[in-house]
Amino acid sequence: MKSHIRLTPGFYTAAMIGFHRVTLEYARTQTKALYDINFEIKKGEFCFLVGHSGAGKSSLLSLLLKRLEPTSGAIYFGGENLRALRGDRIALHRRKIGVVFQDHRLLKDQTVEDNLLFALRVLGVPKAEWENRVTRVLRLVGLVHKKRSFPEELSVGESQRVAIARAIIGDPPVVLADEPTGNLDLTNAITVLEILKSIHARGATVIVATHSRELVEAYPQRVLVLKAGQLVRDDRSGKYSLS
Ligand SMILES: Nc1ncnc2c1ncn2[C@@H]1O[C@H](COP(=O)(O)OP(=O)(O)OP(=O)(O)O)[C@@H](O)[C@H]1O
Repeated sequence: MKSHIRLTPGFYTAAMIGFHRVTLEYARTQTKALYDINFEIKKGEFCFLVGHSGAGKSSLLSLLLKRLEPTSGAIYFGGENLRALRGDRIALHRRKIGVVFQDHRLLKDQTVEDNLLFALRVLGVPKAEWENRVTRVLRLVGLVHKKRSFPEELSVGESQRVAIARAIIGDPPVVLADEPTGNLDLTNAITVLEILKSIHARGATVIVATHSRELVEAYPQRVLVLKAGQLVRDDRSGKYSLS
């Protein structure tokens, strides 16, 4: 008998994320940013996304967050086609993803603790859990003692660690980091990497877009290489190479 069940890519492989023939063209400028991108990332995988400036890394992450729609192709997240998500379901989707940017984007007029509480409020986490969650994430990034500091009283590295704490305070199954160490020296970059490693060790799926060879070499994991909008390598030996 013919089956009418249509399985999504990744159904059998426990893929958390799937790109299937994805292309992206920015309509206004007619810039083709991504061409025929295909890959899957399994639940709990750690993956670097590398490529020259303009290769399409940030565009790919924006597609995953459904800030952009692909021009063609399909993006799957936890087995769901993102194209089908509407209204509240888009917000729910975004709550499953913790995002860390190059610039920490903390609220300047609020303390570290208030920045974290703001995130918990937005996520709708019950108040009874707030204190525990704040302490837990600040411990993870080693900044419990900076709870009452304002962002301008922190070093760049510390600010980035608070941004990571904020990204994971809702226990998202997926963490995306776009150039998380771009503004940091190597020592601070490695500290940030160690935090991302511990988030990975706790079971999260982590994608890190980076230009940093040092970062990739310090934690040899799967490396996806974008070149002028094309996925030219999918290296599971953790080698950094841009071609
Ligand atoms: N909003 C936009 N409108 C039009 N074109 C865009 C837009 N954002 C990015 N692009 C173009 O899309 C291509 C991919 O850009 P993207 O920012 O994804 O690259 P990237 O790999 O993240 O680069 P970088 O490492 O410099 O951040 C580039 O040609 C860029 O100029």
